[in-house]
Amino acid sequence: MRIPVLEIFGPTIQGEGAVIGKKTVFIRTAGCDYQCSWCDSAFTWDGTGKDDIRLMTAVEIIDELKEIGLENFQHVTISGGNPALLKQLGELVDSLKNLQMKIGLETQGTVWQAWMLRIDDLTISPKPPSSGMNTDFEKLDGLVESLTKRIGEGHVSLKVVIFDEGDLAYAKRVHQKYPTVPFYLQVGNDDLTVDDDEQLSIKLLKKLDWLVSKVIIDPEFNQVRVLPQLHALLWGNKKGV
Ligand SMILES: C[S@@+](CC[C@H](N)C(=O)[O-])C[C@H]1O[C@@H](n2cnc3c(N)ncnc32)[C@H](O)[C@@H]1O
Ligand SMILES: Nc1nc2[nH]cc(C(=O)O)c2c(=O)[nH]1
Ligand code: SF4
Ligand SMILES: [Mg+2]
Repeated sequence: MRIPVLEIFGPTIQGEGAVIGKKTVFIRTAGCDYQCSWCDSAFTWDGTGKDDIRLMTAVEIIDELKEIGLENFQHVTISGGNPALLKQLGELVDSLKNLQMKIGLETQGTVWQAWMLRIDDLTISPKPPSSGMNTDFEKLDGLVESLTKRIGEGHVSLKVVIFDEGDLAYAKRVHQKYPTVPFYLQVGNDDLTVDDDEQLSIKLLKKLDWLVSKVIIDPEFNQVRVLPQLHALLWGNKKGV
């Protein structure tokens, strides 16, 4: 089965979550089972990117990584869309492992795949109320349960994007439900079209300041980490970075 690929880009740095700052190459798949109101990658599912989708084999993807130069990176991040929709990613994961690559995955936690057990840095990002999506906690429970051993080994984290107080209350609930999973709060970017990078950075830093101020007064958040999207601070809304 081929893999619907929208972007292969990098090396860049992972701008989010548990391995923020890590040099990595991104593979972005097409298709999502959600439609978040503030999705910064809506072209993966809203039809605007459909002409750019390439149906690739794992071998073709690896060939493209070879063109980038395998000596230039040791980490690959698979994102989307929701890559967890694609059972056939197992073959790509195995090929990357054979090349000694570490592998990251970005998913919202709605779908389980057995190949997730072979991911080194797995980010589960359940969606807060501001997204307009509803979390199926039964599915999320199942996914976290299936990954229990990986959590103990430090390969799994939770990351919730925050826009408002309602999102914070949701994040608290998720954190309390899965207290052993490393937990990240991420600043939400609601200015997805602005092309003035400096203006965006200032705005996002103010939101980071607000989020930090909420976390430091709340004992329920003693164990969380608060982060911005580093790539948004550096490069704004630019695609493919
Ligand atoms: C584009 S999504 C793709 C992976 C998967 N569908 C998911 O949502 O986890 C990658 C990450 O970007 C986050 N994200 C999407 N739009 C965002 C925004 N406007 N501001 C901050 N983070 C955002 C998501 O929550 C997710 O953690
Ligand atoms: N630099 C960079 N870091 C990221 N972390 C998660 C991303 C994503 O869109 O999944 C992303 C992205 O698009 N770029
Ligand atoms: S789950 Fe991820 S890719 Fe899908 S709409 Fe939400 S943020 Fe976008
Ligand atoms: Mg992104």
